[in-house]
Amino acid sequence: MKEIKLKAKAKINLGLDVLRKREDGYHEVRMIMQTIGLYDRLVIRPAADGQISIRTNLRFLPTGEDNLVYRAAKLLMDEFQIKQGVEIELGKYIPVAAGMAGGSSDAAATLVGVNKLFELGLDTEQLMKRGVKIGADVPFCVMRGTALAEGIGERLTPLPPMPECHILIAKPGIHVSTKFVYGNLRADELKEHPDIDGQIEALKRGDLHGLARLMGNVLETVTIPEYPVIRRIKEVMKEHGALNAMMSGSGPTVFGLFEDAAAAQEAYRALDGGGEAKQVYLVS
Ligand SMILES: C[C@](O)(CO)[C@H](O)COP(=O)(O)OP(=O)(O)OC[C@H]1O[C@@H](n2ccc(N)nc2=O)[C@H](O)[C@@H]1O
Ligand SMILES: Nc1ncnc2c1ncn2[C@@H]1O[C@H](COP(=O)(O)OP(=O)(O)OP(=O)(O)O)[C@@H](O)[C@H]1O
Repeated sequence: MKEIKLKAKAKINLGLDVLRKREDGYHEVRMIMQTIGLYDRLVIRPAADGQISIRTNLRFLPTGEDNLVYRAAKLLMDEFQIKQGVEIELGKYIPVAAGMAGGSSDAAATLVGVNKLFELGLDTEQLMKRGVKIGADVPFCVMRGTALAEGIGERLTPLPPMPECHILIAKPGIHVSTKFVYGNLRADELKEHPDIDGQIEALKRGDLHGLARLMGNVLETVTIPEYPVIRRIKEVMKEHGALNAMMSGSGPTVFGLFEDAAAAQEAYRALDGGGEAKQVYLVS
């Protein structure tokens, strides 16, 4: 039987600025997005029963309409009136509700996989257009790589790849709702804005230090006061030689950039099992 296997990769935001709140409640952003080597695995097969069924290794995840994978499959199957069903195995390894676009990336992989399985003939851009109906991060998760994201995050411009480095990821044992964070942001009272244009210039020069120095995320103003553990994890990473460390997306995951592999390993050991961070990964 035909089956499609996919990797759904996580993202970090190297820079995240919010310009204003729109009338519909969404926020206009300017962000530098980066795909990282941490991923979920999906296997998609046709099913005879006409249903969309999802199985996953994480027991607490919904497997019906509340799973973004379900919504992505349904979107294409409704549009193309596919009478056959699909069976999707979701191997979840990206931390959930972490600011790493785990659900969005699963949805993006599902769009790609269903398009392939049923030979719908949609190109990347057409998949990205459909993706934004599921979530603001989904178009980037279809595109992947390094990109400037504008609009609500769906207007994407590819950027030169980030210079090779070691990325330490640490998520404290708390879940943060993206809606809560944006809902409590005072976009018009922000005192500092990250230099996104400076980061773009650093990427063009292949300048890892310059890129790291300009890292900034305005959503930290909401999430860190609520969860001070985020600041402590950032400090541990910097004490262990991170060029810089910051919260990704709406949090609570913190990432640190390291040039030196040994320093990254040491920071990993300091955080893993240290009590503050519950899930720690070292990727590139
Ligand atoms: C924080 C980031 O992950 C950074 O990449 C994204 O901006 C959020 O992307 P996402 O999780 O795919 O967002 P969605 O699922 O579309 O929206 C979740 C909630 O976040 C808020 N939201 C999201 C994106 C945006 N540009 N402005 C917003 O205000 C909205 O209240 C929305 O109800
Ligand atoms: N496939 C999925 N994987 C993870 N969570 C999912 C999925 N589908 C639906 N959800 C629900 O969405 C919520 C947020 O999940 P997700 O892990 O995508 O957040 P996130 O990493 O903060 O995303 P973002 O960075 O895009 O804001 C969870 O509480 C979960 O119940």
